[in-house]
Amino acid sequence: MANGVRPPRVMEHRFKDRNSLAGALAADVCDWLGTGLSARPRASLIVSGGSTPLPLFHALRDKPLAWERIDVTLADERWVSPDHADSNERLVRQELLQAKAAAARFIPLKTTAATPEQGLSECEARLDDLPRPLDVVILGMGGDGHTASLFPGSEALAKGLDPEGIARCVACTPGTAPYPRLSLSISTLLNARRVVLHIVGADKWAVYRQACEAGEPSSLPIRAVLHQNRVQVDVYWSP
Ligand SMILES: O=C(O)[C@H](O)[C@@H](O)[C@H](O)[C@H](O)COP(=O)(O)O
Repeated sequence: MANGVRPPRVMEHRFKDRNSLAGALAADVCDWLGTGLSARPRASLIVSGGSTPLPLFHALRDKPLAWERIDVTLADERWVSPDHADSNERLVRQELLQAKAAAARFIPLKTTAATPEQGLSECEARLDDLPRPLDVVILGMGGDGHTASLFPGSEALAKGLDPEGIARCVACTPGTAPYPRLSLSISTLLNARRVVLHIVGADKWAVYRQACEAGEPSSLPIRAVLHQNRVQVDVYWSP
């Protein structure tokens, strides 16, 4: 696949800078959640950790939505206490679930289990409460092509990338990570009405364009999101 051709279900949205992107994406997410709430009692929003989502969280948390009818959870979690500096739960509680969005119901992934493997069943039970398809899933991507915590070379990668897999979550321990992680599986993440890939910077654009080429998802796990026919993927990017 050359000359910038995209996989058939991918739409690209490019912005001049990260704040313009965040403003536009927050407005779109607000519309999508509002549409969901006009048709169903509750709506679901799945967000990712890392640094990229911060401007989006800040733009989203003041949106005039019926947040008390919105369930928020994570695409993945670092297996650390919720007050740890690297906790995604801590990030979401501090940066997104404030102002109007403070009324949302948050479903944490971290349990009291010592390891993500031991916490899998409780975590899956928590996610069972979320009606499917999910309404809005917002994914990030690392420079190695990982998304959520589906890292190249991680033990549970094949299970996590199985598009027909029954596992809703997988325990991942990427070789380089200082702590284990738990990730929603691709089959869970793609069972959604809207899937967004939110990336910023030239380096990530280059990795995304490489992943648009045919190849093994095991080497660039984001390929499992881009090369599928289940749901449209909206890529939001700025320099
Ligand atoms: O828990 C996490 O770290 C995220 O879910 C992860 O998948 C993230 O989206 C990428 O690593 C990009 O992170 P940055 O936005 O910090 O580049």
